[in-house]
Amino acid sequence: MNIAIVGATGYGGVELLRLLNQHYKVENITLYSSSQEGTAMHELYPHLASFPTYQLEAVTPEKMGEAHDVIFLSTPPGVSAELTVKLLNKRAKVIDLSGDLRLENQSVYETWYKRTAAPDALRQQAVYGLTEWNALSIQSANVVANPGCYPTASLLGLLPLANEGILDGASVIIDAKTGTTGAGRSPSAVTHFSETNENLKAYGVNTHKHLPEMEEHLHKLGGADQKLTFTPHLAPMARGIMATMYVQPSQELNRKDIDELYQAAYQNEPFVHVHQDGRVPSTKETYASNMCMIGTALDERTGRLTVVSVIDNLVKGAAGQAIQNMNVMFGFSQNTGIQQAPVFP
Ligand SMILES: NC(=O)C1=CN([C@@H]2O[C@H](COP(=O)(O)OP(=O)(O)OC[C@H]3O[C@@H](n4cnc5c(N)ncnc54)[C@H](OP(=O)(O)O)[C@@H]3O)[C@@H](O)[C@H]2O)C=CC1
Ligand SMILES: CC(=O)N[C@@H](CCC(=O)OP(=O)(O)O)C(=O)O
Repeated sequence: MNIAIVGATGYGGVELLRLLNQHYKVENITLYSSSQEGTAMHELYPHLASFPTYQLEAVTPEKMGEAHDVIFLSTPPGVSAELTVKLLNKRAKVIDLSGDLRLENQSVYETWYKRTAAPDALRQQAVYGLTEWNALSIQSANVVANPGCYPTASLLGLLPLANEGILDGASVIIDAKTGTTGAGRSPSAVTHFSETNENLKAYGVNTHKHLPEMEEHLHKLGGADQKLTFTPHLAPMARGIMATMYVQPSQELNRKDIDELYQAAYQNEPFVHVHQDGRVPSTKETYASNMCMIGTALDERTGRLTVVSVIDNLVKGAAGQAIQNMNVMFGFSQNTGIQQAPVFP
């Protein structure tokens, strides 16, 4: 396969390169940059010095797409929509890692992203790439909207409950933490070492752009009509997301039913593991891998269920899930090229 990565100089792009470089179906990878044309990747990322030399090429949508099978857009919101419009109707399938194509409704997008939405027809054509819950539609998609990192962890944790009607009338709070790579490679005061190290910071409380994405796809994929409370936090670590979800159901739950429904949802999924022994996972259980690990705890005193879901934001939350979607779109087994064990410790 011939692959293009646009935005290759960013964290999502370099993670795509790491994984695609050892995907046995991939023959050729071309890297595109809007600011570093002619530069070799290892000049920007010295850890790649002993890998094949990848030279960055200029982003020229008019010349791209016919020689490629897949174009990954690892570009900021706004840029992705503009590029996708130009790449439509070419031979290549597009997998977009940004949030541009994840929301169906124009005004919802514009309210939360504070920018003009992609054309309606494009947003409606894009298939939401939460692989475990949407594989049938992904199979025949030409454009995939890869999910956000927080929505990936949260939806994988909540959808088994939604699907059984357990979220109907329930109250759901998502309390999530992320590593600093979630903010990309551009230097910023938010992720400055001095301000992140030894610090834990809540941000985007009730205003984060992933809130409408989670509500929309909890509804579309799980049938739940839920208004969520969501508080993300920046944690002093490079990779990882932990979504801790508090569910106060309107009905009484029992431990055995909860175990059975999570087991039924994920027993055939290569990238979701549910702890069955009451343990809840930590982010290191998924570090540098495409795994999502889930654990649940039922509090018999309050009737509340706590669901803890962890992923690596750059892998299952971005590049890894994008490749999992490519595998589904091309009829490869889901784990082709992305089955590495997590790095531990
Ligand atoms: N980091 C994460 O954990 C996750 C990120 N995402 C999404 O993935 C996308 C990439 O994120 P990430 O890699 O972290 O961000 P980075 O900021 O690290 O990289 C984004 C890249 O986009 C490229 N870019 C910027 N402007 C343009 C332009 N006008 N035309 C073409 N390319 C441009 C830049 O490369 P160059 O200057 O070389 O063109 C830059 O390196 C974003 O949409 C992000 O929201 C999604 C899930 C998780
Ligand atoms: C730490 C940090 O800033 N994290 C980012 C993660 C979002 C992301 O990267 O996902 P999208 O593709 O939806 O933009 C944030 O909270 O916006």
